[in-house]
This record gives sequence, structure tokens and C-alpha cells, in this order.
Amino acid sequence: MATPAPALVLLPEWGSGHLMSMLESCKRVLLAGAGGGREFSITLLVMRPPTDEAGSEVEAHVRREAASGLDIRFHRLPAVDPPADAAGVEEFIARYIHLHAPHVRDAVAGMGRPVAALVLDMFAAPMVDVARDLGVPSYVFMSSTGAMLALMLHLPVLHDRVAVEFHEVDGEVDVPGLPPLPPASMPCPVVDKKSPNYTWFVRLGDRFMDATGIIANTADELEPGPLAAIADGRCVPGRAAPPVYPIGPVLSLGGNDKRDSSEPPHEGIAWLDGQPPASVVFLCFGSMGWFEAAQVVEITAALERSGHRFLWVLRGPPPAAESGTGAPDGSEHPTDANLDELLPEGFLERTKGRGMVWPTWAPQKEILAHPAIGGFVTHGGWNSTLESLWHGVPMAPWPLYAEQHLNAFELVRDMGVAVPLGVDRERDNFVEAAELERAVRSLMDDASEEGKKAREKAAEMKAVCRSAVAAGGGSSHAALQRLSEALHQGAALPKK
Ligand SMILES: COc1cc(-c2[o+]c3cc(O)cc([O-])c3cc2O[C@@H]2O[C@H](CO)[C@H](O)[C@H](O)[C@H]2O)cc(OC)c1O
Ligand SMILES: O=c1ccn([C@@H]2O[C@H](COP(=O)(O)OP(=O)(O)O)[C@@H](O)[C@H]2O)c(=O)[nH]1
Repeated sequence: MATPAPALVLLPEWGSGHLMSMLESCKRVLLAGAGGGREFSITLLVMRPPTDEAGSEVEAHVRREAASGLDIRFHRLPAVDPPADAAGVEEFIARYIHLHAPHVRDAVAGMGRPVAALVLDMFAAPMVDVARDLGVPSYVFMSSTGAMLALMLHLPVLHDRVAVEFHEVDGEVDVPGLPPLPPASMPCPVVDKKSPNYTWFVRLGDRFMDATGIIANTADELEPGPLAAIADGRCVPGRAAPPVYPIGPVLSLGGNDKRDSSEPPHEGIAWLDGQPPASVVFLCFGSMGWFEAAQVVEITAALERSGHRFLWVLRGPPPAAESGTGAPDGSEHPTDANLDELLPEGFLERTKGRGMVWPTWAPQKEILAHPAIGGFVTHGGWNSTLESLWHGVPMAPWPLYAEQHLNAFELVRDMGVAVPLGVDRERDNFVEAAELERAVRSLMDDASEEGKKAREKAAEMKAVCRSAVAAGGGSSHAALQRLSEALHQGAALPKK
């Protein structure tokens, strides 16, 4: 009897950005291996998400993927009780995932076939121990930037070197491979060293070092500085980091934005069809972004005064925002906006014809692909960023949560694909109307030198993204081949 194809056993965090980006990346491994005589199968370990809303989203992904025709199996892990005393979101996610360790162990041990990799979400990195005990390779999947990866690997070093809070540092923070980093650009989980979130991030970064490899949704040419710093051993002096396989950009599907060609276009797309090329600024803030009424007023003033055409995805507060009882994993999603309540009187009439406000989930990937889009005001989530770069759209990043302040810094200062937007981090990332108006003009005005540079760089990155994944010479394609070979070589039957 033929030996079954070695399994990639996936343990994603339940958030769509994490789960779909890991799954799409591993599907590429599956397809690349099949072309090179290296067959793999995928088994996705499904944790019961801590909220019903996340549970429904995961189930929708499972249903769709089960019907994809690829060799993807789903293994539901027994439910565990969420930690009741977690003080922060990242702590909650990491601890909740870690409580599944015995079940992950049992699932991998019982695979009944060689295991090529236990592929771990960044929050699941401590489970490299489970893989080691079973004698199978472990790979961390980094759904964020190479810069965030360099920072996380370097964090245990920074922890020993910098005794004070980062905002108390005199000057900038040195992260290998990045320009000197202003403390205000540090990611949310590390801004308060007394918080268990920080302690967890130091621990996660440390455990990344014990993985067999790291799969990253980025490309060598997109982030040469951080990726070279990791490969050269500059993040953890004296210790070689695991090999990093930058196989991106992998744009994950996942939202309900895949339209059948027989369906009529989305209203936003139909509206864009009537606009001149590169004339519309698109504003959209990820799966969790929303604004208080006072901020909405500033945005309306900026858009009115800028004179530019716009397509704005405006969401309302999540249901728990009023009561202050958010989801423990931080994944509370915004509601559909009540435009009559949120927008100042007369705004829609005054901007009629040149602007559209969309109050619910929008088909972002399709919008960014539209020739009428000339710029993107984005929260700077990494998936949104990759989608923007894939279509060569320059950005103005407005970071709101997670690692987005670091992403904004990298997009403006390192990659040069974005114009800066002054965000007041002390005031819940508030942006004044005048500042947003300035940034929108800079992004969209033909005469703006700053915007011209960002537009040129974004166009360059569009070409870079596409050639990176191209067969026959693309750097990400080559990384995928190296990864496939390493997985094939390393596959082992789990020890019992
Ligand atoms: C990447 O670094 C961080 C990511 C997160 C984080 O956590 C999270 C938890 C959930 O339960 C659901 C989510 O959707 C979710 C999303 C999320 O961050 C987003 O991840 C994307 C990658 O898939 C992308 O990097 C976006 O920029 C993120 O916004 C949280 C965190 O600390 C708070 C991180 O440092
Ligand atoms: O109205 C929306 C808002 C978001 N997205 C998609 O949701 C994902 C957001 O991921 P990202 O990493 O940018 O940010 P997160 O939401 O995880 O913070 C991207 O694929 C977007 O295209 C979308 O399609 N429509």
C-alpha cells in the first residue's frame, strides 16, 4: 500500500485574517509540491473560537474549503474553557490557544501518516514543544510583516537592553533591518511593559527561535531590510534564526467578496465604473475599525474640503462598545453604520456625485483593483496593505490597533509607498480634519511631490509583488520551492 502524502497540520488563530492567510499559503505549498512530485495533504486543526460570531465565521470558511476539491481535512479539537482572568487581548489569545496543547498533541500523534509540519499561528508559537516531543518539524506562520517578525525575534534582546518603557527611551528604538523606530510606532502589545501582553510577546518572540522554519506572507523585495537582518543573525546575536520562507504576497479570500460574474456588480463598483481613472480616494479600516461621532465629523470636513472624489466604508460601534464588555479576543466587529445618525446634516447632498459612503462590509479587493481608485486611506492591516500594493495603490496609513503603527512607519519611512498622516496615539488615534485633508491632497493631487513619490513607489511595488510570485525566477516562488523541499525532507511519523 502506498504511504499517504505527508500532512501539513495547521493550527491557525480563529480570526479570518490569520486563518485564511495561513490556509491560502499552505494551499500554495500543496499546489507547488504536486507540481514537483512532492505530495502533501492539509489537516486544519479547528479550535472552538471564544465567541459565537468568530465561530460562525470559522464554520463558513470550513464549509467553503471543504467544497474546494483540494486534499484538506478538518479536525475539530475538544473545547477548552477560556481563561477567565486574562488581563489583555494578546494574553487571552495566547493562553487560550495554549490550553489546547494536549489536544494538539493527540491530534498530531494520531495522524496515521508522516507529518511534514505542524504549522503554528504566531500566537501558538510555544507549541513548538509539542512538535519537538513528537519528533515532527514545526513552522511558525507569520501573517504580519517581516518588520514585525524582526521586532518579535529581537524583543527578548530589547527586553534585556532597555529597562524602561519604550516611550521613555531617549531617542529611537533600534530594530535590526529597520530605520530607527520612534517609540510611538511600536506595536500595541509592547507599549506597556507591565502588561502580560508584553510578557507574552517577549515569550512568543523567544519561541519563534525554536521553530524549524518560519513561513512569512511577505516577499524579499518588499522588505529586504528586516528579512536580511533576520537571515544574517542580527536579531538575536550569537544565535541563528530559523530559515524564513517569504512566499507572499498571498492574498487571502475569505470575506464574502467573491462575486459570480453573472451577478450584478456591487453598488460601490458600479459607482466607480462612472469615475475617471485614479480619481477616487478609498477609505476603509479593516475588519475591526470604526470611529466615534466626533471623529466622523472630522473625516467629513476633510473629505468635503479636499474636493476629491471618495468611496468611504464607514462602520458603527460594535454592540459591546457602549457597555464596555468587548470580546475577550479583541475581535469585536463593527456594526453597519446608521448614516443618518453619524453623518452631519447635508453632507451626503453636498458631496452627491463625487462621494459615496458605504455603511457595511465592502468588497475591498475588488475596489482596490478598480482603475478609478487613486489612493487608499487604510488602517494599515497587513492583508489590506498587500492588497493595495498588489494593485499599485499608494496609501495614507491611519493605524488603529494591533501592529498597525509599526506598519504605518514601514510604509512611509522604509518602503516609501505611503504619505504620512498625523495620528494622535494619545487620543485614541484621533486625526484632525485639517491633517486628513492635507494627507488626502498629498495622496491625490497631481501637483503633490510627496504623493508623486508614493505613487511611483507603489507602482514599482505592484511589479515587485507580481514578479515575486511568478514561476521561473520569482523570489517568493523560489522560497516556496525551498519550503516544499524542506517539508518533504523533514516529514516524519510522529512518535507515540
Ligand atoms: C500581527 O500582530 C498582531 C495581530 C493581532 C490580531 O489579533 C486578532 C485576534 C482575533 O481574535 C481576531 C483577529 O482578527 C485578530 C487580528 C489581529 O491582527 C491583524 O492580523 C492581520 C494578520 O492576519 C494583520 O497583521 C493586521 O494588521 C492585524 O490587525 C493582534 C496583535 O496585537 C494586538 C498583534 O500584534
Ligand atoms: O469592508 C471590508 C473590510 C475589510 N475587508 C478585508 O478584510 C481584511 C482585513 O485584513 P487586515 O489584515 O488588513 O486587517 P484586520 O482586519 O485583520 O485588522 C482584508 O483582506 C480586507 O480586504 C473587506 O474585504 N471589506
